[in-house]
Amino acid sequence: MESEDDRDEILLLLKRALAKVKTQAQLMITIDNILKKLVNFSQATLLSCQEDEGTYRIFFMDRASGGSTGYSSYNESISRSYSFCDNLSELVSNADTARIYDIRTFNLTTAPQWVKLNYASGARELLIKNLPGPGDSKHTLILFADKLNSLTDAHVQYVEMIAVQLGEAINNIAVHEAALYRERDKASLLKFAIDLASVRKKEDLEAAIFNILDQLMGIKLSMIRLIDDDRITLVPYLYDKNAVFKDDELFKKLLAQNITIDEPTSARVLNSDEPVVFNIEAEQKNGNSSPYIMLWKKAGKKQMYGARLRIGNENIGTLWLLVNELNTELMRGLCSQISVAIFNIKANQKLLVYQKQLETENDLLKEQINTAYNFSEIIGSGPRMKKVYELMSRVADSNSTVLILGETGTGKELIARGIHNASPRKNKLMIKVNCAALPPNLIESELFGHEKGSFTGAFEQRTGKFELANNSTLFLDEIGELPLELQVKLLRVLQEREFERVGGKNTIKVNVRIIAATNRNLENEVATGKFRSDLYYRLNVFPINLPSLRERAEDIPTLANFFLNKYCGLSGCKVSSIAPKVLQQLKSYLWPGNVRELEHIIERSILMASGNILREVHLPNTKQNDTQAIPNFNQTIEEMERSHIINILKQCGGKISGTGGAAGVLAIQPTTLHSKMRKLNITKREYLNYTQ
Ligand SMILES: Nc1ncnc2c1ncn2[C@@H]1O[C@H](COP(=O)(O)OP(=O)(O)OP(=O)(O)O)[C@@H](O)[C@H]1O
Repeated sequence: MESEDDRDEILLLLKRALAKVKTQAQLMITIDNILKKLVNFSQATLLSCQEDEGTYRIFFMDRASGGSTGYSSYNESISRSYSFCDNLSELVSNADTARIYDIRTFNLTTAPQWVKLNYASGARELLIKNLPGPGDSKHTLILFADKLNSLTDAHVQYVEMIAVQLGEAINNIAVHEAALYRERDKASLLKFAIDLASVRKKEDLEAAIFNILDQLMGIKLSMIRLIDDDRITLVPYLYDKNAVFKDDELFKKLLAQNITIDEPTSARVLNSDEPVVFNIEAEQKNGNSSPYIMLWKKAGKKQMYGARLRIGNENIGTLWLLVNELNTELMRGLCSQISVAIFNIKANQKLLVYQKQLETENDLLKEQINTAYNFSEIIGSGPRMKKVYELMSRVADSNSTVLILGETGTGKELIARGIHNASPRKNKLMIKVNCAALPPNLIESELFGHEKGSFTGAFEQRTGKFELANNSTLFLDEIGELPLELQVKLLRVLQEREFERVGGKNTIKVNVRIIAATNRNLENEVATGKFRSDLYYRLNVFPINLPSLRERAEDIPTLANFFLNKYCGLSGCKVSSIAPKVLQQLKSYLWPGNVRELEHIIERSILMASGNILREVHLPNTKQNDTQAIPNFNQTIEEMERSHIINILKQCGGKISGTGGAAGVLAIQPTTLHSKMRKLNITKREYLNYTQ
């Protein structure tokens, strides 16, 4: 070493350089480049000691000086936390004044890994000095030399002379790093906010959490739970699918469980204005036996952060993060952004449901507009229809369930719409379900709706007709076709006015007026076990029997003229009246298809007509006295079976067996047919007469 002046100059240079240090790397370079000119060491190590915890970390180990940095275990040995072993704690506690030691002061077999590495790379002597500085953590400088007696009292003095500046440099590094972290957190939070602003779906939120929180900020989401509509249950919403404990049985169990807002650990978070830090060991010591504490312990974490998610003044859920250290301010920022994102996702989901509902209502409205003529007029002024009108006006104002009975085409839907339009619910759309038009497995979802994923093909949530008909009327057409298993569910809605969507847990309450219709004889259906008697009684509160057209033949001319005007108006034809002979013909026809059939026949006949009087109608080629084709509600099952067999026998020209025989058509054995004919007393005259 040169002259004293030189040394003073180096010391001054060193102090100035240390005053400018902002990073660990700069500190290492300064020590390596300048301190080495004063002290004869080969490698510098700086320990960061947490005395109260009895642990320390390696703040840095001078890579520039080579030595142990070449060893493969170097990285591992400097990144972990160590407990003080006997010798080192003694050395550190005596190092407020710089001291020199032989490296063998350490018991090298039990010494920490990094000391062993230094020994292996040639270190034989060390100088140790605790650096002054603020805060709980203390820093200790250790300079290693390759030969014994290389370090001298002069070196001890130099180290003493720069200890304060070294301590300040370390403090400056900490301040600088904290500022950098703050900047980084701010930038990440901003990026997170930008990403979250466009979040519309849960998957987007999941991606933003993964990309920013996890990748950029090193914060692992453990779980987000949301408070359910019942305001009590905390339902799992999002969790880290790659979490260390993802396969843990306890985690799977917890995931499957809905807990309530009173669960103590969650309640603490929900009731706290500030994010809550759970020190796992302390929690256990204090007797917190929550399964979550056990899970976090299993995950090897010392701390867990919980914070409530909130919109305005309302708690909406809890957020749980696994992170080594987290600034509360940052956590608050994350929580409010995640809360807003969840609010947006939910609002978006609601919008989609409303949109779907509007689309459905729009379709129904269009359908209603297309048949708008139905509402304006119900034709028929005979006594049978007058009775119907009287019943309609009696029941319209109430909320009573109405059961409309009548053959096909008698106008059951028209009457249902008439009741709805005369009721206080008329400003809302009447919703119709045709129970015969859908396969049994879809009717349930049609009536009650379903949750997304509740069955194969349920790609999105669907609102059922019961919900759509809330505060309106639900017209259940062809109720007699409803499968038995759904009859039970319908009964429950009729009794309790509440139901659940398919695959859903929430009970939905509705205010729906029911009008049901059927062309079946429900009493017979009940007797044969095809229709539940309890449902029948629920529906049969206010029955309206619609007369068949043949029972009100007096209305046929008015109806015929009504349809003539309607279709002539539509097609622009010139026919303006119907010949009396035709009206007579129409009156004596039996109309198995009732008004619908009459409507179709008039429509067809107008197209074929010439001149302005309708002189001919094309009625189906059946004999007018053939009553077999018309269902008769007063028939017993036996009578119906008898008429059916006679009809088939007529169609088969009386042939019983062989090709084209009645037994083949009825899919029974000829012997069975013979015995049935005997039992039902069917004579040849009845079916052979017809064909002659
Ligand atoms: N009294 C009536 N006045 C005018 N049109 C009628 C009348 N009754 C029925 N119609 C017409 O007949 C057609 C069939 O009526 P609707 O669909 O209401 O019968 P329905 O009894 O419900 O039939 P289904 O049992 O086959 O469902 C419709 O076009 C309807 O407008």
